[in-house]
Amino acid sequence: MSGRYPSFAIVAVDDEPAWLRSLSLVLERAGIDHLVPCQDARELPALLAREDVGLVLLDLNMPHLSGEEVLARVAAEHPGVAVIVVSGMNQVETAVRCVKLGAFDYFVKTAEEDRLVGGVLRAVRMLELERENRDMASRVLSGTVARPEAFAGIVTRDRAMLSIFSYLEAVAPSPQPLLVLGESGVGKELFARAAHALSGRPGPLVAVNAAGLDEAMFADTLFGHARGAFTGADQARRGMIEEAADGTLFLDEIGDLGTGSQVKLLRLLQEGEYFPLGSDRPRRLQARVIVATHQDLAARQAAGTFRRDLYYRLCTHQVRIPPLRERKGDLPLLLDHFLEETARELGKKRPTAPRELVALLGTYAFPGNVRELRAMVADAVSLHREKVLSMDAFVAAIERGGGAASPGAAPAANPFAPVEQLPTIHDAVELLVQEALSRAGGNQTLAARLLGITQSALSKRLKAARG
Ligand SMILES: Nc1ncnc2c1ncn2[C@@H]1O[C@H](COP(=O)(O)OP(=O)(O)OP(=O)(O)O)[C@@H](O)[C@H]1O
Repeated sequence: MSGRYPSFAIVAVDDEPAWLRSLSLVLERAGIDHLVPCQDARELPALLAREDVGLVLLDLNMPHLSGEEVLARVAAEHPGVAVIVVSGMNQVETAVRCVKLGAFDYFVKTAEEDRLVGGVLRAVRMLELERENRDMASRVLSGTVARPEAFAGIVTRDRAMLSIFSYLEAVAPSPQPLLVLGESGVGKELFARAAHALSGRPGPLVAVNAAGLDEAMFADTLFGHARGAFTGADQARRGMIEEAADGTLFLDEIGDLGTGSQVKLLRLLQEGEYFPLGSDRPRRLQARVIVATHQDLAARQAAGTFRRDLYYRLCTHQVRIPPLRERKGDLPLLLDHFLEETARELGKKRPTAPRELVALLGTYAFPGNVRELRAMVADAVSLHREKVLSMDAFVAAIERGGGAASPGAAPAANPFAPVEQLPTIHDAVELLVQEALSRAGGNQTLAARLLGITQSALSKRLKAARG
């Protein structure tokens, strides 16, 4: 990746070199440095054929060719290229005619620069979204991930997770922030690292946990300070933003930011600039920002505890990592992965998991998600002596986890539908209990969980059946 923004070229067609130079400077200040000047409109067709152009900024009064002619031709021959007319003429009829010919927007040269920059940024954003959509649709349709190695650390075969891989690949090169949502322990940091790896940015990923940072610490951590900025600041300190130059700044637990820090972050994202404490020389934000939170940001902004403008700034690209209880199909893979990993770390032989262990885990809601599963496995493997792993550590951990049992999902189809002669209720219950006990390998705690009843209820039932 060249690192220029946007990833596509913006061609500015104007016969006045001074105007082209000043436009280039104004846009550069707004972070746009992929501008191709074109002083002769007759060269535009060749440029459009040669380069990946997304946007044309077009003057109307030029020698050789009229701007309106050029506009009509670009609209007809390159429907994917947006055209913004930047003209010296402040005439409503001309503007209306241009929009009818297919112009995306119309600006008067002498009017405020900010409006033109805003219009260009809007068009860039729209074009980026169009490209992302196209890219994503083709990836999802082909069901492929072009660079699976970026996701090597994420163990899953879940469809929702795999479609997040496709989405992340599509948005990874974007300079806009990425918001990663999901409960604690679902693997948000792993996704942030994958997005960084896919971004092609040569710099590092620098992670900052925002939880517990008050406003002053937040500013000092991110922006750094100049020597003598405050009592005790006898050395200048580089902020994490600078450490992450040309790479990614990963801000975790963003939902915990106080209002003052929220304002600071918003300003940083809006202006792309910041001041180290005690310094009056602005620095440019040269890192891509990825933020994560386990909190429901949409609800928090609706409740007024998270700034709405910051929320909208952050949520252009967002992913929600599903909790483990919504992807129980991943349990066998993750169990295998963590057994292998922990055994290696402890220098032990990898234990065999009892067959009914996955069924037991499937009855649990995992409020701590993958992190909780990982800890359970680590505990069980460190206690483990025999060849087959004992279920006791898991049963105890699940009980400690608040018995957040979630009985197995109801069968999709009625299992009695194909049966001609129905069993009596008594026989059906008896059969169900026997089946649960057999699936649980005789473990009553697990069998009770599979049946959605307490262990004492199951034990009473078994005693009654025997007596
Ligand atoms: N799909 C997965 N495959 C392998 N390991 C995983 C997976 N998901 C999570 N983990 C592991 O689980 C632990 C928790 O993951 P991570 O720190 O990324 O979660 P998080 O969502 O960022 O949590 P928090 O909100 O508490 O910061 C890490 O050790 C991580 O390596």
